Amino acid sequence: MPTVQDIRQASADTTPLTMLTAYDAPTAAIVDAAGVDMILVGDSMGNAVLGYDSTLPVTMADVASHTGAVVRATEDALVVADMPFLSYGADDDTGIENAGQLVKEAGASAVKIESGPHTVALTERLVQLGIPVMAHLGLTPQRVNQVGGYTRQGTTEADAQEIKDLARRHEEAGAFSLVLEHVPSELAAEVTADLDIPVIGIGAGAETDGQVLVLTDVVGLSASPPPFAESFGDVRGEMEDAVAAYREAVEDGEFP
Ligand SMILES: Nc1nc(=O)c2c([nH]1)NC[C@@H]1CN(c3ccc(C(=O)N[C@@H](CCC(=O)O)C(=O)O)cc3)CN21
Ligand SMILES: CC(C)C(=O)C(=O)O
Ligand SMILES: [Mg+2]
Repeated sequence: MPTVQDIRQASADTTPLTMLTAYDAPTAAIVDAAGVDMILVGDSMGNAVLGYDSTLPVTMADVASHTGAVVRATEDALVVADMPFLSYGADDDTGIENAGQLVKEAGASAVKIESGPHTVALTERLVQLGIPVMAHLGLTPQRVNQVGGYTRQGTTEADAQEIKDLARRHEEAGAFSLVLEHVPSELAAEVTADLDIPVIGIGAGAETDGQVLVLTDVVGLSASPPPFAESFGDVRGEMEDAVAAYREAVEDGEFP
């Protein structure tokens, strides 16, 4: 049963940390039983299960409801709830209230926040209050309209330096770990070497302290997974076969 302090220590270990998303009880139970260290109730639920084409429409009510389902089905993994677009950042009191809802009411053990210069103080206050924070730099999908797409980040010297500075500032603010998304592996390796807290990569190469991916991408259920994702199964094919077999069995009079 890893705590945030166990995760914090793990950057010294040689075995990489594992994190996967889950959004509901049956899939959380599968991820938990497989021994994955952390479950992220990602705002990627917008794309992955709610039918939106981005994470922007995802609400606090969505994340709270799905976090409750995941927490109820999880025995061992650390459950981290992803704070949705505009639930934090405009003013810190609202961010604290919303993070509090995910921990106090939905039962998450920590929150993840898409980070920037505007989240350093919020991260520090949340940690002081007892809400562990996972920071998130590199590609931050909630800023898709500002960035102009889901392109790789940190590819210029100036952008790479900004990511390194912000990573350090969030470690100093008390974040227990950092997700680094869709950046060059050299930059991810430098940030990983620079920080004491574990860096969890997604599309960031092999030299981080751990890896995270979206569950529907990993099991082969997503319609259009990002280029850096890898599918380790064919759940879509399995479900198509099962549903077709059911329809045929009923139509042919073989079931019930
Ligand atoms: N199913 C799923 N998996 C994810 O990993 C994921 C989500 N959904 N939703 C939220 C974000 C969005 N992510 C994405 C989505 C697309 C690209 C992608 O296609 N990148 C291409 C093209 C970029 C562009 O021009 O817009 C690339 O080559 O970098 C990358 C990350 C990662 N996250
Ligand atoms: C891809 C991970 C890091 C995420 O933020 C999400 O699933 O929402
Ligand atoms: Mg997210």
